[in-house]
Amino acid sequence: MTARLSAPILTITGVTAVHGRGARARAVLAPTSLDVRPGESVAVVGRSGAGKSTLADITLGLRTPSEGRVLVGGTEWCTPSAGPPRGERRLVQGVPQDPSAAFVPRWTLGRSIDQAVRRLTGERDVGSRVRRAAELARLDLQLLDRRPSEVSGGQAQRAAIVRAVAPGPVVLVADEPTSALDADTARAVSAALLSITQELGIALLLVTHDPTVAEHCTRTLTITAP
Ligand SMILES: Nc1ncnc2c1ncn2[C@@H]1O[C@H](COP(=O)(O)OP(=O)(O)OP(=O)(O)O)[C@@H](O)[C@H]1O
Repeated sequence: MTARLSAPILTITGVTAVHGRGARARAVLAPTSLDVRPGESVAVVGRSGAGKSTLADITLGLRTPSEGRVLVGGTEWCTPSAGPPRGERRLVQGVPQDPSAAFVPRWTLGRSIDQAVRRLTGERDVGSRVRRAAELARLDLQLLDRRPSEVSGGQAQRAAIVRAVAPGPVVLVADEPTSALDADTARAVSAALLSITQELGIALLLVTHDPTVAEHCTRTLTITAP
């Protein structure tokens, strides 16, 4: 079955966002709708301040929309009155712009990843999840014994991908994950995200300013400021 024929794994319907209240309220995300099917990657593009990160945060369940709703796997994920269902956060995972945001500076990468994956899955032994995710992200397992300051930017970003993939999400949200990397490393890291998305049959929202990265996604969603 092709991706086009299967049911959407992520559905965003009429989502908007407003910052501030009362007289200071300001629309920061125009009504946005999107269906993403298993294996599909959507490049989210648009001018600075258009609302791309706001959409990423809503999809991650970090903030609720002002209107509309988000479904994950056909089940309500967030609405103006409710965030993600308890115990389901592993279903949508993020890859941040700055990978150091994903790790405790004085811990090894492996310790941060294990702890996050245990918390999200409720499992005690997460070794096989982490090894499989490292294989998918093409991260040498030995690097997991290092601290974030002891690896390159590209290696840290691959470790952040391991952290995001190991819990078993059905949606990945990557907000400018390659903007701090040189061109070759950026290409390799975005290629890893795209191949993982296809191989696992999950959905990817990839916020990017890089037209080359956007070109390699299944499609593009252009966000325009409200
Ligand atoms: N905490 C906040 N309080 C008030 N306004 C905010 C806040 N965070 C973001 N905004 C505003 O919301 C709008 C959308 O911001 P957002 O970060 O989603 O844009 P973006 O498209 O991701 O921009 P960029 O490409 O520069 O990262 C902007 O006008 C921004 O100034």
